Amino acid sequence: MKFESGYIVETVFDGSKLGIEPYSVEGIVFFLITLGLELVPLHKITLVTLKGCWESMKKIFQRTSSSYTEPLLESSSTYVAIDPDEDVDVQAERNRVLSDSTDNAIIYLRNLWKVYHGTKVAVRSLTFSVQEGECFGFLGTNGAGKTTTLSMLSGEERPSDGTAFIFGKDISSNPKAARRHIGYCPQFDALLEFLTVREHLELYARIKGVPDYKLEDVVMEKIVEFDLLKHANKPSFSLSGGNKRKLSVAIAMIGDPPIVILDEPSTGMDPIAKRFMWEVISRLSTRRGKTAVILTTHSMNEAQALCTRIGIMVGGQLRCIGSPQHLKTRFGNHLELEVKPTEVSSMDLENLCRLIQERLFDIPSHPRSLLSDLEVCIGGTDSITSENASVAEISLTEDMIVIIGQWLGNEERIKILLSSTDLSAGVFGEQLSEQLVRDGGIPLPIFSEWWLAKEKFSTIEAFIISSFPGATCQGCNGLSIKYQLPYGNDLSLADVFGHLERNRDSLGIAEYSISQSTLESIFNHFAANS
Ligand SMILES: Nc1ncnc2c1ncn2[C@@H]1O[C@H](COP(=O)(O)OP(=O)(O)OP(=O)(O)O)[C@@H](O)[C@H]1O
Repeated sequence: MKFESGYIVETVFDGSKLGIEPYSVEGIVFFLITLGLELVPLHKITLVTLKGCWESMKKIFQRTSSSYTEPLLESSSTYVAIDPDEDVDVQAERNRVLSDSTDNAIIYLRNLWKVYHGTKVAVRSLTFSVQEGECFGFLGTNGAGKTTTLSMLSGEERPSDGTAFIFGKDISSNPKAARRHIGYCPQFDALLEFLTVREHLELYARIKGVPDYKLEDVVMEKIVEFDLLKHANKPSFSLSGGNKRKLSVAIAMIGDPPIVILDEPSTGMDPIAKRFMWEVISRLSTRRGKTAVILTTHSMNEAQALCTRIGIMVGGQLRCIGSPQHLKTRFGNHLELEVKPTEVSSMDLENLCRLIQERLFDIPSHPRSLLSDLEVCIGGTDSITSENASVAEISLTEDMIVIIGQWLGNEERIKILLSSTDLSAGVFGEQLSEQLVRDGGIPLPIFSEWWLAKEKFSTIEAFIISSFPGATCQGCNGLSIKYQLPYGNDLSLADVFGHLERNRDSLGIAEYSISQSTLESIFNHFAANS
């Protein structure tokens, strides 16, 4: 390289003597500097960051020079024995996988661990297998370790201990061979913003080795399959969140890999797009019957609709495993009962409004504050009598509502309405208390309708609690109320149906449904006990 400043200075480096073109050396040096600046902005370069870079480079060199099969434990004391209280199904799956008696399985995870920074255990001795044609629902609470596990399977992360096999190829010792069989849709769309939908699919089809003569057909097939024809030539930054997700799943499926890993594929999709995506996934696993799908989702409906087997992770550990029906039968120790009472009749409503109105106008017996409230509500009490005040015009303040509660013999119900923290207040109750705070009053007919509806719910509740000991209220939406009933030897489904049918008319029940525990309540059970 020559350097001139008035004089011609000697050549500092003459690479041509070594057979290296000077410009190529310059190119490499500037490329490395650019890369470094891209990764670490100038203002962040300090002695500490330079030391960090050096340490990382040393680690990379050490890793590449050592065999992949070497144990990767930073400290073997981190990897303690598995949980002695492990669930029996999880244990049976572990024994089956470790004893190599897993027929047709194309993915095996064996004692897979991931520990970040030597202390943060993200995945703990995970062992399970997935078969051909199976859609495995990999569920779990936030931070349970699902994404970390999938990242290890797809080769993005290295296991800290244990390993997984994909078509017999070890992901630790032979990551490339293992990865060849996988289509992976990550949790966050990894799209290039200025490439179009079509260009993305072409790019990934080429990366996956689709031959040139098939390229166009393969790309078009995915565009049509995912209903992306209208958006085929749009750059990815201009796509909606749902369409970006569709493109990410389409990329994972391009080239028809035998294993498809989908990390929350339907996040951000509207219900129609979601159904559409379910169809595609279901066709892939159950109908084509050859592809193994691992699916993570926070939607229990999605898991119920698509998965043939489900594993629930909590705190890096698998807490249960089995078909949705098996999990419901094993962990669903209750029935879900939803009851909808008949509507409040207009005659009952009219009668109650009139009763309250008459008592309100029985002025001499009211305390002073209530009188002034009434004046505010209906514009002065002197000229208005109970006969000429319109029911709809009367707006009840908080104090009036408290007194009406006393008249009607249920102060507790009013307390719940005013605090609106109780589940049994329901959505309607919450709306009323919001209206009270916002407008300073509730119209008499609305209050009366709420009161009568609550009467109906109370009658039903008293009946349920006395008929099914241990029943618990799960919430009320104003139209219906849900209960969990303990389910066991002394209470069968037939008993519950029989009892409700016999008392249905006298209780004023319009509709009711009884079902086994939902997947959601089972998931909540594991999440709550984490
Ligand atoms: N690079 C990292 N460094 C340190 N800790 C990490 C790293 N990545 C993940 N973790 C931690 O590992 C645990 C598992 O995270 P992971 O993302 O796998 O959970 P998840 O089950 O996929 O959660 P979510 O449902 O929220 O996506 C979390 O406690 C997380 O904070």
